[in-house]
Amino acid sequence: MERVPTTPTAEPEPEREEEAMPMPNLVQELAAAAGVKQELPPTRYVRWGQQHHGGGGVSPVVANQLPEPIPVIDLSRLPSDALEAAKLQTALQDWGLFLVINHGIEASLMDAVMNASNQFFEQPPEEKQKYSNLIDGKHFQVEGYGNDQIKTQDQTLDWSDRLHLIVGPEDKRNLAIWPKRPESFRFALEEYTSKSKRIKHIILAAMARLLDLDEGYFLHQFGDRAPTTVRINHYVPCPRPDLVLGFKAHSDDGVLATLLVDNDVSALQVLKDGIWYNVPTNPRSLLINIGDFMEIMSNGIFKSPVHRVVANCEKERTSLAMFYGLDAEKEIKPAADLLHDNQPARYKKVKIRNYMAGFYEHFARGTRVLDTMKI
Ligand SMILES: O=C(O)CCC(=O)C(=O)O
Ligand SMILES: [Fe+2]
Repeated sequence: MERVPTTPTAEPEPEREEEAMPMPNLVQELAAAAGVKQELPPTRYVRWGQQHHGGGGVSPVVANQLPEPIPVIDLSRLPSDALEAAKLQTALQDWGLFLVINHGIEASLMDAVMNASNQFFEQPPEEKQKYSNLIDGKHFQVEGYGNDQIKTQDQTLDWSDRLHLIVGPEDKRNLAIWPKRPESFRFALEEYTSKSKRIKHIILAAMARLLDLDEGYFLHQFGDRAPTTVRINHYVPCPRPDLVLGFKAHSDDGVLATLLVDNDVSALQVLKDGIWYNVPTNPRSLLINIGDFMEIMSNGIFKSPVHRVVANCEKERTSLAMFYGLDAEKEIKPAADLLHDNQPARYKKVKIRNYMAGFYEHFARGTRVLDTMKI
C-alpha cells in the first residue's frame, strides 16, 4: 500500500514522445489541446513509480471500500444529544472526517455555489486568466486561478485546476480576483460563506465539550481577524488516471475544513493505517475535515486525516473546500488542560506564520509540515 510521504522509485519511465509545445500550467487547457490524445500525460503530472491502481486507464476510483460507512452526524441534534456527540467522537478518533446532515444550508444554495463554480471553469481560458494566480504571468500568489506553485523542477503537479479566494474577514476579500462571470458567483459564494460559519461554530463547540474543555475554547482561538479561505478544485478527465493524482496526498492546514463535493463523482480517498479508502459521495451532505491546527491543539486526540483525490478518464468533478484558519501572528500549542504527567505535549508550540511557510514547502514535495512539529 502507498504511504505518505511518497517518494518516486527508480522504476524506469515508459517510452513517450516529448511534448511539441510549451506546457501550459492549466490542466483544462492541456486536456483540451490535441496533444492530450497521446497516451501519456505530460511528464510533470506523472507520478512515476507511484502507480496507485492497476494501469492501462482503468479507473482508479475502485480502491478499498470503507470497512464501515463514514459517520453521518445530524448537526441539528449535536448540541443536545449525547448519542450524536458520541458518534462525533468516534468519527474524529477513527477517521478525522465525517459527513454532516441537517446543516442548515439549503440545497438550492449548495447547487447555486456549485453551478456558479462549474460555470466559471467552463469559460474560455482568456476569461479565467483574468484571475490568474501568476502576477505578470510569473510571480505566484496563493490567491487566484491556476495550479500549484512550482517550487522545484522535479515537482509533480496535480491533474486539476483551482480557484483560491480569501472570503473572510470581509475586508480582506480581494474582489478584483473574484470572478465577475458568472454573475451569480459572488452572491452565491458570499451566502454560502455566511451560512457555513454556523456549522463551524456548532462543530467546534461540540469538539471542545468532548475534550472537557470550555465550550468556547476552540472558537476563542479565532478572534476577528482569522482568515477563512475557499479553494474550488476542478478535476479534468485524464486519459491515464492511474498515472496522475487530481490532488496529491495531504492533510489540510487550518482548524477545520468543510467540503462541498460533486453529487455523483466519487474520487476522494482517505488514508488510515497505511490503506487508502474511497470516500463515497453523499448528496446534500457536507464533508468535514479536521485540519492540522486542531490536531496540535487537541494534542493529537483528534487527527488531521491525510487524503487525496484520484483522477478518472470520463467525468469532470468540482469540489469547494472552505478552510477556517488562524491569524498569522497567533501561536498554537496543545491545550494546557489536556496535558498531564502521563500525557505530555506531543506537539511543539508553533506560530501560524511559520507553520504556513513550512506548509507550502512541504505541500509542494508531498510531505507534511505537521510531522516536523511533533515532539
Ligand atoms: O476535492 C476533494 O474532494 C478534496 C479537496 C481537498 O482536499 C482540498 O481542497 O484540500
Ligand atoms: Fe484537503
